[in-house]
Amino acid sequence: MEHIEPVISVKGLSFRYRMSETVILNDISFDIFPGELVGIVGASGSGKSTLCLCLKGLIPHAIHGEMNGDIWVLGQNTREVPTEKLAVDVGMVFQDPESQIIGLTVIEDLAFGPENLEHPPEEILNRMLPILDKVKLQGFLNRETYKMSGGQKQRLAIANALMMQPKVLILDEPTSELDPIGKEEVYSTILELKKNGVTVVLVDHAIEEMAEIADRILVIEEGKLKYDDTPKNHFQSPEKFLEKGWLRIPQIAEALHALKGKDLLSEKYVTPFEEEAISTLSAWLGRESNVQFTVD
Ligand SMILES: Nc1ncnc2c1ncn2[C@@H]1O[C@H](COP(=O)(O)OP(=O)(O)OP(=O)(O)O)[C@@H](O)[C@H]1O
Repeated sequence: MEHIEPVISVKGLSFRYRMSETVILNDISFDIFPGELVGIVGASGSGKSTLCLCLKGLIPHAIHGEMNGDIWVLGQNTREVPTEKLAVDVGMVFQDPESQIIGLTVIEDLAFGPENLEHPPEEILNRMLPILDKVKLQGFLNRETYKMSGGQKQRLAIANALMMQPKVLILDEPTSELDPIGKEEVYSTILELKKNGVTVVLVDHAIEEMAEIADRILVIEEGKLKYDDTPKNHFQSPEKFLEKGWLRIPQIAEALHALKGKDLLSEKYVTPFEEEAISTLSAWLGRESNVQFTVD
């Protein structure tokens, strides 16, 4: 079988911020493979953003503390490679898009990074237009950034990261401030990136949307990696999530779980996702005659 090298390899990662007694990340290990879209969920304060800062190499270079274990990104050990060098391959969108927007207009904002690397203006513009398309901000080139909505700013922050043509994109709660439509727009942008081969790490609380597009979801609890599985496997036995107040599972999986608990569905029809789940539910509602279900 062909051996595929991971794009990101985290081995025994632990971290404590300087001036703090608390260990925030505790012996975390996982691999992410080329083109994967990996979601990360966890309660507030469980260490998700800290993990992102480690993957981006800002920890330990710009943010100090005690880091144990190692992270390799595209074969480079983050301890050894300068942040600027890693930044060429690894883009990050931080939780608060405001903090990343530096240009007065969209064009200024998007040109900033490549101009610093002395790319010619025509090349910058050629790169910018398809990216604006991708994040659905066509026609926004001269828009003043302070006049943009929360969703537009979040998509601009993604566009900004894409200007550097990263192989890996880390998104830390990119839909935190958004209404359902804004959320959907950002998620369709993320899916598009995956289709273009970008490896994506996505931290979010929007588990329902995440489950639709992620290849795997990692669950962090108090700095430990508690679960690492496909959305389908996670929600096939959702008990472990239901007992946690902080995590809502997709409604469809929750509904099926409830029906299963009441013995209204036979085991073989309980497949938690999308079409299968919807067809099982519609069968239960009597809208499809060819599927049977168990009732006492
Ligand atoms: N610079 C810092 N110095 C000391 N402690 C910090 C620092 N930054 C974060 N922490 C602490 O580390 C813990 C984990 O924070 P982190 O932001 O990584 O969690 P999170 O899972 O991303 O939370 P949220 O979902 O609320 O964004 C928190 O207790 C936080 O207070």
